Amino acid sequence: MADTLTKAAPATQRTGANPEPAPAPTVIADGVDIVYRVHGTGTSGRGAATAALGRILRRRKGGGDGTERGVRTVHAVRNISFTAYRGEAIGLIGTNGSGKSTLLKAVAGLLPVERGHIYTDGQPSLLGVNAALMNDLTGERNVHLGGLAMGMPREQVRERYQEIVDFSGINDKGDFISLPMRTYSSGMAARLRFSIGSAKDHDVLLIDEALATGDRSFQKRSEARIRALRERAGTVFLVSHNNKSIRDTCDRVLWLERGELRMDGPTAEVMREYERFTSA
Ligand SMILES: Nc1ncnc2c1ncn2[C@@H]1O[C@H](COP(=O)(O)OP(=O)(O)OP(=O)(O)O)[C@@H](O)[C@H]1O
Repeated sequence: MADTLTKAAPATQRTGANPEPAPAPTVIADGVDIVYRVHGTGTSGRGAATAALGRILRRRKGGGDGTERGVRTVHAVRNISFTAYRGEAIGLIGTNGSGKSTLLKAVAGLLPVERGHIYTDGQPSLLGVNAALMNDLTGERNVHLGGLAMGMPREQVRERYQEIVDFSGINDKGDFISLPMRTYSSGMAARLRFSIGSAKDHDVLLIDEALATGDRSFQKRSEARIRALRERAGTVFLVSHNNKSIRDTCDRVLWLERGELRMDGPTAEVMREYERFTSA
């Protein structure tokens, strides 16, 4: 496994001629490749336990030529480089399986890179529809635990509790916040996750499809919040298949296709090309 390098990037750059501080880079991806290894393939229909035992025995026998039978690789991201700056909202687009979520997870430090490096200034936080909250705990407990897990002081979580609940709209149709999260619809759960995740100012906020869930009015609220988060501090990355959300929220777009960066530029330009590509 290769390592994901997380280093502080220079906070500002200045040129002699221009007294204005240059925009501060927050994320630098430098020639990044990401490869998944899928174990247990080619097991000829054997059960999972038998296949796992076989893998252990093969490993004990030694690596041989270094490749393991029954392991397949998926090269999900190929040689991607970009620099993101403070104050930018960057959309990540591409057809299914093009590597958007994979790249986002690597920026968050949750996946190792095979080649290249990712440098981040500040702590990236991944706010995905699958962000881990505890299904057996009430919404209320999850607000507190989620806030603490993001590093908010206990007092701040208490102060912002009501606002988090109100923003999520969970209690709009009754007292649902005191019920376990497993009783929520997928849309309700996603709204609460977004509401918790966005209650804190993030250096680098990574949002994976959170806006695809929730109804139109919640989507509008979320978009406004993303704009506010972006103004207050860091950089926002948004993965979405909703072209309108991308247009309304982002000023720059990275378009990935088959793991490669096909285009990186102003939203209008990239979206025009992408829509031409997807409608062809
Ligand atoms: N855990 C995994 N193990 C193996 N391969 C994976 C895994 N997760 C994703 N992949 C593969 O990596 C490639 C990129 O997937 P990824 O989820 O990053 O794409 P995406 O652009 O986010 O797709 P979508 O728009 O459908 O959500 C795909 O070929 C996918 O099959």
